[in-house]
Amino acid sequence: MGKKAVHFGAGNIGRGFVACFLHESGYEVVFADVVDKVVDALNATPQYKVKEVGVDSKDEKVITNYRAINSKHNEAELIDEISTADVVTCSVGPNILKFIAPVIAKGIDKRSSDLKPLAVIACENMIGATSALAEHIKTNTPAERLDDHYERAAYANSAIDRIVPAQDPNAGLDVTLEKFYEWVVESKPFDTTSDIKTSSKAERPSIEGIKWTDHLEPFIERKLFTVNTSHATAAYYGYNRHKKTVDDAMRDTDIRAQVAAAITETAALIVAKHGIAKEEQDAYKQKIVARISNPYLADAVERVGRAPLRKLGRKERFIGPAAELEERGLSTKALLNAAEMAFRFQNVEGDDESNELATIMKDNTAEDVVTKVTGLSTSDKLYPKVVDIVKKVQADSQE
Ligand SMILES: NC(=O)c1ccc[n+]([C@@H]2O[C@H](COP(=O)([O-])OP(=O)(O)OC[C@H]3O[C@@H](n4cnc5c(N)ncnc54)[C@H](O)[C@@H]3O)[C@@H](O)[C@H]2O)c1
Ligand SMILES: O=P(O)(O)OC[C@@H](O)[C@@H](O)[C@H](O)[C@H](O)CO
Repeated sequence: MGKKAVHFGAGNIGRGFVACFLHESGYEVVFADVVDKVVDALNATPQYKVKEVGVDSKDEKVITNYRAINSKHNEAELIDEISTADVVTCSVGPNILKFIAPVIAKGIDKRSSDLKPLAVIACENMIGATSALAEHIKTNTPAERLDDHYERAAYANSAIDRIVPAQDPNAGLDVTLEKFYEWVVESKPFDTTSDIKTSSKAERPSIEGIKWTDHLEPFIERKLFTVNTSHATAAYYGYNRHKKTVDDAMRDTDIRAQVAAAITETAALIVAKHGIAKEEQDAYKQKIVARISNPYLADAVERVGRAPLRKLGRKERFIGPAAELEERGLSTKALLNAAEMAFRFQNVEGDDESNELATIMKDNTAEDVVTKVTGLSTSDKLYPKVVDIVKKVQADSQE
């Protein structure tokens, strides 16, 4: 039998990156999504294109050998697919992991003991996304089936990096994205000699393009605190200064300088914490600045700034590095300025969290806003500085 992967979330990164790599590695891909329009289009269209637009070159790939299931309406069918799949991946957004967990739990529980454990890899911008998904899956698994659950599933965290902008509504299933990519996955969950409880049948899924590591933290923190910090800084400044796209924002010399300052601060943490050489981090920073300035992507500031409550979270791209830098006595000024821009991303059309942020800002004291939104507590050195920012934004909204 051929190899099969079930991928949750047939959106930008799902169709454009994860499914593309699975397809090129010989997997049949079964998409699971909740939007009928996408599910129906995938089932009615035997192929779609992935169009790479680099700063200096273009390329095109054709994706075939897939099907799609609406996970809201066809749970039984999806459970069967998961019970016989080799891999489950997802790119649904961090807040959706809890909703996809029950069906995955049932699919895993139904697997035959002859099969290798299902490889589960969440592809989200979140530290420990697969571990979070695994917790939700285990909560949805009968208690008496937990002891040997590791015989049926192996969970590997990952860091996934490729800019896939919002797509032209007339593009159908085709996806335009940048040429650069990086997909780093933990190897220990598939290594029978590692310190993780692993089935003797466990094997790394053979997916071309994955970089395997036994120590993911430096990769995910470097990615989130450089790519996503710079991207979000450009987007939030851009939004507040009426720029349409991130590349447009990056052509503004002041915004460009703010982005450079923010990732100079995070670089200090990455170098100190992960022992990455300063020269290597400098080269990485330069590459990221070029990537987010790519004019062919036309990445809307609203997409990159989406979900400000998530992005202002404790482990996220601004507060995460700033809290650690502050504890180390290092500069956090540019990160806090960028966070201020994020607090100003309110009532943006189509973005529920931006409406919720506006309400929270209106109905609470600055201290309560900081606790609710960022998860910082009064014992964090960064806390009073974020309170000052929130007070400033609140005062401006009352004028
Ligand atoms: N776009 C990028 O550049 C990029 C790059 C790296 C990582 N990511 C991460 O990938 C994830 C998805 O981002 P995206 O840009 O592809 O978003 P997207 O909105 O294009 O895709 C998300 C998809 O998930 C589907 N979905 C929502 N709820 C679902 C559910 N309960 N079950 C199944 N499907 C469901 C949506 O219908 C949509 O098709 C996010 O965590 C994001 O941070 C995105
Ligand atoms: O996906 P988010 O909302 O966490 O962040 C928006 C963008 O910064 C993000 O999607 C990037 O394009 C991506 O992380 C690049 O690898």
